[in-house]
Amino acid sequence: MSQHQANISESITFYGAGAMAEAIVKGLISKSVVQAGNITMLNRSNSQRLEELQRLYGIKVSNNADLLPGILQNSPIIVLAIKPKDAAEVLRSLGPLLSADTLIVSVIAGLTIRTIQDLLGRKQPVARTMPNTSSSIGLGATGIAYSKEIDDRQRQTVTALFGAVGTVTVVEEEKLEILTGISGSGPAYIYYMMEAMMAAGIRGGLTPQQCRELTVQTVLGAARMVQLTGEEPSALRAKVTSPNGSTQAAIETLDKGEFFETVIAAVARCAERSKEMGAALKEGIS
Ligand SMILES: NC(=O)C1=CN([C@@H]2O[C@H](COP(=O)(O)OP(=O)(O)OC[C@H]3O[C@@H](n4cnc5c(N)ncnc54)[C@H](O)[C@@H]3O)[C@@H](O)[C@H]2O)C=CC1
Ligand SMILES: O=C(O)[C@@H]1CCC=N1
Repeated sequence: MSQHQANISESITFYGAGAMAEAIVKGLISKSVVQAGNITMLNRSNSQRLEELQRLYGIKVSNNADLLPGILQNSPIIVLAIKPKDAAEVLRSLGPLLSADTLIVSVIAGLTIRTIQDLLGRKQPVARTMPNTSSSIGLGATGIAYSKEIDDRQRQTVTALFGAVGTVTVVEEEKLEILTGISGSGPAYIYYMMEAMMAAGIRGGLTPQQCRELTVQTVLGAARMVQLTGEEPSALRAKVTSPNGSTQAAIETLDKGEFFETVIAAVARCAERSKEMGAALKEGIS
């Protein structure tokens, strides 16, 4: 795991201008890793969304189908940030526009390097990544697998790109699904837990503002405790849990709901669903 800070001078085109693309762009610009003028964001039709992104970040935008080929042909780095269902159409039209060394960076869940190259119709250098939305505040956790066509300079660029907005973990491609189950989708599980804690507090008579403040600080403090003390979460949990006390009673209630195994099952199902999405895209090729 590593955190890098470097400047990237090449221009980058984000194909897809949704939540994940914005999270990365926001992080890159706030850390001054890429100049706003070197970033172009594309979407299919939503001009209002593009205007908003341009206003917020000072980047270039386009949804003009006539200009698209020129933009893509001149972009040394293209980040694919569209939904899996739109990927096949986009990649088929993208293939003929690429140079041999255009770097393709995909954030699309489930879509394998092989399927990307098959859809492009060429053995392009590909970095398959799985970031998360916390990249927008520089606290992302990104998993990366590289195609064998990638050279060292391109690896460094991808590491710098995601290292600027959080940690980077390079894994074999087959591990990206389980990684998605932990860090790609993981923020949603934590938010869900926070929703439940806040709802409980409100039911118990605290104000929404108090619940929010207490819950945020508790989650932040717990994560920082694991990070800063280096202790195992189980050891830290033991320090909160007095014998026969209130925490023990709470944990026993969670265990009645099979909390631990349910989280493991959720992560496994997430990984499985990523594979299903990838398989559906692969089937669409023939
Ligand atoms: N949201 C998240 O937490 C994460 C998402 N991802 C991946 O990121 C990708 C994007 O997800 P979100 O940003 O959440 O989706 P989103 O729905 O917010 O954004 C998708 C974007 O793609 C654009 N688009 C769709 N078809 C297009 C086309 N033919 N030409 C140009 N633009 C097109 C849409 O206009 C939209 O701007 C997905 O593949 C997802 O698997 C990966 C990690 C985390
Ligand atoms: O839910 C999804 O499919 C994407 C992938 C990881 C986070 N969001």
